[in-house]
Amino acid sequence: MVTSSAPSETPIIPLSEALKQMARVTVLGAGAWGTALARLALSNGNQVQIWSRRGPSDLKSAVADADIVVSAISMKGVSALASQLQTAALKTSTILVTATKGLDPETTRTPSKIFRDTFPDNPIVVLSGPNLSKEIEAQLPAATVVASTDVDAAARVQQVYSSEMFRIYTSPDPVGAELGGTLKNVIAIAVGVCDGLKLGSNAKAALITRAIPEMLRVGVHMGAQVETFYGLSGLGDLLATCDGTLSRNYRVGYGLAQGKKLDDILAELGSTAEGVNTAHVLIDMANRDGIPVPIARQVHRLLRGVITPQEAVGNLMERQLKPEACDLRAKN
Ligand SMILES: NC(=O)c1ccc[n+]([C@@H]2O[C@H](COP(=O)([O-])OP(=O)(O)OC[C@H]3O[C@@H](n4cnc5c(N)ncnc54)[C@H](OP(=O)(O)O)[C@@H]3O)[C@@H](O)[C@H]2O)c1
Ligand SMILES: O=P(O)(O)OC[C@H](O)CO
Repeated sequence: MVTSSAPSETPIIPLSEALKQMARVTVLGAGAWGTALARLALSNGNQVQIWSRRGPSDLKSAVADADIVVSAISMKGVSALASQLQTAALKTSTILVTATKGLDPETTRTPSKIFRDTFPDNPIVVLSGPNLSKEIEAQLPAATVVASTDVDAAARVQQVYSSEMFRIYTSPDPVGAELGGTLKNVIAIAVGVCDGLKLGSNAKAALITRAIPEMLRVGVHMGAQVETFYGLSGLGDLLATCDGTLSRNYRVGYGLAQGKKLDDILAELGSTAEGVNTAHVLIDMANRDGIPVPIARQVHRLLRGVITPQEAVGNLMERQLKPEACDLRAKN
């Protein structure tokens, strides 16, 4: 059954009623996630088309009649895509959903900020959560978050995408939702290294747990709400992505621990591992604004080939001793 958002006083919408509210959805990007998001919308009875820069349809006609446009391309293309969409004269009623997990290398903006700056009058919604596309494509149950300052837009996307296999929660914190999904990619690289070096369950638990205050510090700095990081788009995605080989970011770290070269690992993956770019952008921001990000800093140095995986572990273990309490304004 497809239901509306959660409060107990909110009535459940019967499936027959929900079917009357189907949407015209255009998904931008025909990669792993774009394809999965197109299938999910299609299987709910929506009218769906998928646009890719390599495909036959032009962007303007692909988005012309859309109620909802879902951007699911790699971070490196988001800024240019936003400009292209601007010339495509998107209707102001069209809801723009971003499902990309990354930071813009030029401006450090999140995708939702890029779309917000380019389309000030359109509703912008972030879709983010523990959503490994291979499991979604295998129709295994999953949950996610649609976050927006526009409550109605989030509820509309929730209604369009919710199914027996894809449970969707709304949130009022788009920046927090997308930062959870973005920052965990860097941590997944670190956890891949940890497993690749066979450092054990204690080390992995310590790494994932210590990642949380690090993600919180960046999130608070960028205007996110703390509690969002303890939900599906934060802790949930961190756990899913650090769990093993379905994550491409984890596989980057695992490969580095085996002594493989970064370029070779990325070539072998053949698809996007956003944590690599995110680590660079994050460290630029952390250096500029004085944000302590010890785990990301070691990942960044490892990706640049400045240190070995073993040195990264040593550098984290031998840091100055301190209390555990998470101070969001900590200096180290
Ligand atoms: N896969 C997942 O499990 C998953 C789940 C949640 C979120 N995400 C996020 O979704 C985003 C896409 O991931 P993915 O797994 O779909 O990656 P992918 O399989 O590597 O596909 C990337 C897509 O982005 C497109 N693209 C890349 N650069 C572009 C540009 N400059 N202009 C237009 N399109 C461009 C690619 O087009 P071409 O094919 O033409 O290169 C392709 O359609 C990432 O931010 C990822 O973190 C992924
Ligand atoms: O394969 P990854 O590491 O890009 O992770 C995919 C999704 O972000 C998991 O939610």
